Amino acid sequence: MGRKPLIAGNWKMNLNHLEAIALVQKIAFALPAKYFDKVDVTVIPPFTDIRSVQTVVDGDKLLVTYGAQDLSEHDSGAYTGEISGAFLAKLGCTYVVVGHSERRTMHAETDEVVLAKTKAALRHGLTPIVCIGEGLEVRESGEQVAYNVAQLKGSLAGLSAEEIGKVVIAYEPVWAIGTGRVASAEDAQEVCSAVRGALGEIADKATADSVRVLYGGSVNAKNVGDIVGQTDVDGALVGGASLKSDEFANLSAIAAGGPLP
Ligand SMILES: O=C[C@H](O)COP(=O)(O)O
Repeated sequence: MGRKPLIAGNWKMNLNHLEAIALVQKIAFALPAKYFDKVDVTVIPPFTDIRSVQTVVDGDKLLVTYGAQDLSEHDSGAYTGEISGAFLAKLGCTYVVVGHSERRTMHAETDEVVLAKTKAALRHGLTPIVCIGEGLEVRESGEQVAYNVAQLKGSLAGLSAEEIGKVVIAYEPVWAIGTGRVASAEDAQEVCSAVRGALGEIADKATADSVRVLYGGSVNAKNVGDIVGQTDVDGALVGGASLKSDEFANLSAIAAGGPLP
């Protein structure tokens, strides 16, 4: 199938622009160029860091890409505090996270909002990383597959197969985020495989086979190997461990096939 793994470091609301420059430089220094043939590595800093990250990446010709944690569903106008996908594209962003569970819960983002933001990202040539994931109650009821498939379908409703081919999906069980309680590799595979099956229904099999489906939730250098070793898991959306340069570089290397020496 030839899906290249993607390791995305979501910094959340951490690091000012000076700290961001230092972290990107350390990651790039720790991860030799040869690994980038086998893994895509991206950092997702706060909006206020993006211009600084761009300057370092461009100036030092780094192979790390970067993106944003959110965008507006609108392109411009009277939307105080919002950030347009057009601005992110102009800053050289490759990815934008859409519908992270922290935004779904703390900012009441519904599947409709996530869909509108996904469309906005695609309009501006950004790759949306569309997040889905069940809470603990759903997991304990055993309904996680149905829940995630429904959230996926709601968040991508009406998109063409061509558009679906341009997204990345991140399965992030809410109970595993920032808790140190990682899903088992089998749990990750179960939902990621169901996601791929659903993509096949709403687009087509070739598209579904090409879309990268990531796992997120307490990923670190110790557990990433098992997780990305699963057939339908094509990388990870990493929170806490992405703030540590050596750990993030090492887990990226492991996703590329083996740890750093
Ligand atoms: O976007 C990243 C996820 O929310 C995972 O965060 P975490 O690795 O700190 O659990």
